[in-house]
Amino acid sequence: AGRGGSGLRQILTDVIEEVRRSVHQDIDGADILHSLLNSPWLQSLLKVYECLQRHLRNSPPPALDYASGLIWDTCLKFLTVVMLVFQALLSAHDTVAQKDYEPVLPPMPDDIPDDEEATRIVCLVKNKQPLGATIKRNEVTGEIFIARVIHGGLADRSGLLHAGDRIIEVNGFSVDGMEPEQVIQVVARSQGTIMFKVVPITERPVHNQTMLYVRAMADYSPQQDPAIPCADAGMSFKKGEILEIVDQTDALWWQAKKLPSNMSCAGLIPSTNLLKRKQREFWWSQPYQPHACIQTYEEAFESGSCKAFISGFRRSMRLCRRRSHSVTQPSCHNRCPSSCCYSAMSSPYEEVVRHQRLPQDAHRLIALLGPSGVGVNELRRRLIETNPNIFQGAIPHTTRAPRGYEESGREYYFTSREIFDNMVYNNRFLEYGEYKGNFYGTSIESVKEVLNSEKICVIDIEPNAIQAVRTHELKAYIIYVKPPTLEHLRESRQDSYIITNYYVNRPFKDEDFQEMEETARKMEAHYWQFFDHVMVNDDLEDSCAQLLTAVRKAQDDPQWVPASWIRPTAES
Ligand SMILES: Nc1ncnc2c1ncn2[C@@H]1O[C@H](COP(=O)(O)OP(=O)(O)OP(=O)(O)O)[C@@H](O)[C@H]1O
Repeated sequence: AGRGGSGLRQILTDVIEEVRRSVHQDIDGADILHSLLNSPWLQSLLKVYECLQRHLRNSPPPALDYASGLIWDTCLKFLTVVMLVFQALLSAHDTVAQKDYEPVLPPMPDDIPDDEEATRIVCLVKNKQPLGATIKRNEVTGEIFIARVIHGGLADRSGLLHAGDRIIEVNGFSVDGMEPEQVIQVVARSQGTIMFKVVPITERPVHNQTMLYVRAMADYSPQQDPAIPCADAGMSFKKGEILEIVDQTDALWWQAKKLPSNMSCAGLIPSTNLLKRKQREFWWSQPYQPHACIQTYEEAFESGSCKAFISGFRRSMRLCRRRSHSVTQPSCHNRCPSSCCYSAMSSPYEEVVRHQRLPQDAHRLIALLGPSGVGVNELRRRLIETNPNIFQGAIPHTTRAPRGYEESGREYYFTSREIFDNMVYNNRFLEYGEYKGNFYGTSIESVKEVLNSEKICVIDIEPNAIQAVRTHELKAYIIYVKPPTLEHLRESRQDSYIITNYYVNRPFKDEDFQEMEETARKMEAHYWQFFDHVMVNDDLEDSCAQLLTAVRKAQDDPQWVPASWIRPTAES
């Protein structure tokens, strides 16, 4: 030890070396001794010893001169705290053990019947909001129940009232013998807080709601529906609006929110089956009317010439389309009240999904639609002319003989009548028609040809081709071109000419504008739900810019599309 820590460690190292050699010579017990001397704890002890040796030499001053007293003080304080906590714990135990509760409750009455139901008092702060629940009466027992709780409404947010709870009292008044309307009046009259005494439903059904988005294909107004359980809880909607169905528990009345929405509370809407039933009833209740859609296209047209060379703009083709036939839509019926035949026959809701086109996917077909003369072709031509490498029309088929300068596959695909008929028979045309004894048509293949060449196909269609272009393979984005007001039409079309059946175009007349407005009104009434975008063609330059933006958005932005396009089914 006199040689200091480092001397000692040197000795230990020498000894270990010596013992290691003994291990190699297989001397009995040497390996045990070697591992003992080599052990980490012995090394650590030596290090401690070295430190102590150094401090002995440097003799550092103590940190405190009263360390033992300090620890005593600290211990006392710590013990006091522990004792207090422990005392409180024991006191709580004694209170429970001696059943020494406060306040003392009155004794339980002896005469409680065994089948007494558990009731719940629910107190809601109303603050002028509706309750967010509908009420019904059991026709046999006369008892009043919560029929449904509206998603996001007051009752739903409280989490205290549920469909199936039996109401006994409202604000201290028994509801015994009351009609649901009377109960609703009591609820409606309460301004600040409202108190319910209810017998809660014993087993609440578990519903795994799946999120469902639909496009409304019909208009609905709860205020005009006498069958709705509570008109104030209903939600109106218009054709084309996107609805999020949040609850389909009830077979007749669903709960939904309109999108885009910041509505916290859902509203009642008729289920698919119920709305279909209503539409059918309405349809049959209407007096006979000749078919409005057909009337629109049977009207006479006048003359004009066509300067365009780009495919799909030829005058004969355009004129024949005014008498076009649809091949994919079921033929129209003889009765067509103002709610178009489509909505009377088909589902009132179309399931939709939010879809983003991927860069490698084919472009969506752009289909322009509008009343004759509104400027659909002018806009289409101008769009294609902005960049023919990106935008292209579809080449129509015709049975007419080619003229000297015409080439098949440029102005038209020239085909025989037999082939044309065959294509009609096989539903290969989006639309077709006859003009001066010749047939003209736009085939699905000619549209696909453009789409497959990675271009954006831009066509104009008549309303009866809507169903044919709304398919999984074409994914049409339908742009409705709406005329501006009569006054704006007169102003903007001062120097424009209308295309007519005659070879001379003529300036627009006031009757043309009125006819355009009338046709627009009918188109909107029947087909609004199919329009992905609506634009008013007032100033031509503005409209061209609007169209370009809409077409870009159609290709690049997420859109609501029919779910069947993304999850193709047999019918798509
Ligand atoms: N915004 C506008 N302002 C002024 N003139 C316009 C405007 N839009 C279109 N026009 C003109 O109106 C006339 C009719 O337009 P266009 O031929 O495009 O009608 P359309 O909707 O295709 O109808 P149709 O299919 O019956 O021919 C054309 O002379 C066109 O130049």
